[in-house]
Amino acid sequence: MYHLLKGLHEYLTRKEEFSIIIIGLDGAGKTTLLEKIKTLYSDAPGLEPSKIGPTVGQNMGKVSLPSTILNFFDLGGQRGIRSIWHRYYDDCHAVVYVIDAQDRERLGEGWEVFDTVLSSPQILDVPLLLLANKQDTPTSLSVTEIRQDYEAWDHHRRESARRRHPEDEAEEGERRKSRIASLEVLGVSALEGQGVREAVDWLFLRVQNSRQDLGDKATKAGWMSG
Ligand SMILES: Nc1nc2c(ncn2[C@@H]2O[C@H](COP(=O)(O)OP(=O)(O)OP(=O)(O)O)[C@@H](O)[C@H]2O)c(=O)[nH]1
Ligand SMILES: [Mg+2]
Repeated sequence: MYHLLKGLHEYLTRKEEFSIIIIGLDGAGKTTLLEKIKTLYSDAPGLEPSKIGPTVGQNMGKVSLPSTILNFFDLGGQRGIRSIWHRYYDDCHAVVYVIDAQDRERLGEGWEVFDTVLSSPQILDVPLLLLANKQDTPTSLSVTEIRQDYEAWDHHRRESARRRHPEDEAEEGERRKSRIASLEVLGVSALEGQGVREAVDWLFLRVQNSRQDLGDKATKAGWMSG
């Protein structure tokens, strides 16, 4: 009887778990963000920024909310390490792409990498959040400027692609356009914590909603086939 009740209690109080990957160029501030999330959401504070070095592989952080557990995977952003990102795509429920809003010289490189993420078929339907990090610095681009910079970069990219392959233009244009139109961009300072709770709130809501969408789809599919 005890085991039955214990099992029932565990079943009723179990939390749903979601995996969220944090990617972006090296130096964008991904690990600083993960450690800040740990500090804000758990009893054990995250690492001090001065103790954080470049990530070789992955770091993990668990955020336990009242009904949900969010498992964050911060992946190394150096060129040679980016090739492991796709191994996490199949099992993730949301993607956070961090851009260094202060480093104008590397914005183009950041958008090129972002473009491959945005176009990856495995995560085409997964919520995607773009974080314009380092908002605490006086020279960082604002959220509006970051969005404009990305749109200008993307426009330029489409123009050159159209010149090279005019036949592909229509179909690819529509898919990309809707992904970009629904893209959420938030400003944060991983170092000081500004905007970090808003980002976690957004992720929490979106993973819940997309799980519901999938549930609705499954119910509909079952109903239709039944
Ligand atoms: N001013 C400021 N500096 C930041 C912020 N976030 C990160 N940094 C600094 O940016 C540098 C790189 O931060 P990391 O968190 O190691 O960057 P990363 O994206 O994890 O880099 P890789 O592990 O190499 O992929 C460090 O010197 C951080 O202190 C921020 O919000 N504001
Ligand atoms: Mg790192």
